[in-house]
Amino acid sequence: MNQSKEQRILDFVLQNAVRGDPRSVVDAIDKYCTQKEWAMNVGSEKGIILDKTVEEVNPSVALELGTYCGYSAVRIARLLKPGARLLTVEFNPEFAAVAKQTIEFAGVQDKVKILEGPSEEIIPQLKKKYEVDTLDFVFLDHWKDRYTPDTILIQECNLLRKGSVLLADNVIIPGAPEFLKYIRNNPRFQCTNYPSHLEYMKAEDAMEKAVFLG
Ligand SMILES: O=C(NCc1cccc(CNc2ccc3[nH]ncc3c2)c1)c1cc(-c2ccc(F)cc2)cc(O)c1O
Ligand SMILES: [Mg+2]
Repeated sequence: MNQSKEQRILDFVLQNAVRGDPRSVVDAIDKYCTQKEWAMNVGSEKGIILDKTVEEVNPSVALELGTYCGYSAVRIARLLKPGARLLTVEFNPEFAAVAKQTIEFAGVQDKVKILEGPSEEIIPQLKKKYEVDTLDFVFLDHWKDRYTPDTILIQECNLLRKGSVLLADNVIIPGAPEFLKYIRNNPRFQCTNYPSHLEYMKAEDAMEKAVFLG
């Protein structure tokens, strides 16, 4: 049975990165996706925006929607303080299996929990099943038409507190126009746009940060 692209990325990491070194895992994925095959990791340019936002928030509890190969989970987890944790949701079992191995190779598995399933099922379970009080940081990088319903669901589940930060990838390409309209017109959020580029390409993309005002 021939390998998936995600399996090939993982193999490249296992052969080219250093076990226990998150930076080397991130660099190996970026190298593979630049030189060999494009893949939808947030990438190095938007990754810096992600890093800066995570460092600014310094979250105790972070949620990621859309794990994929685990690239952004490793980027986020490597910056978390001792005792802080990242919950990352992945619907595709093959992606989740690759992400698990990527996260373990990077050595950040103690900070990361992969929750397999659709966000609409998992978000309502966060408080009771995953012992979450509120989310300090949310990275949205899953199906773009889920950004708005999941942001509404997160509010309905009372998972945000004054100052909680949402960061959304791909608001230009593939685009999340409905989300931008929703979040920029919602008086309970303070929004900032961060122009950038599509991972590994020249095409323009952007990330949107939204701070919950309570
Ligand atoms: O579409 C994207 N990513 C989302 C995605 C896509 C496919 C599968 C999954 C399966 N994972 C999944 C699904 C549903 C879920 N619900 N809860 C969790 C959860 C997890 C997720 C994407 C596309 C492009 C892109 C493509 C082509 C192009 F030309 C330009 C740009 C660039 C990106 O950076 C992107 O992030
Ligand atoms: Mg993305």
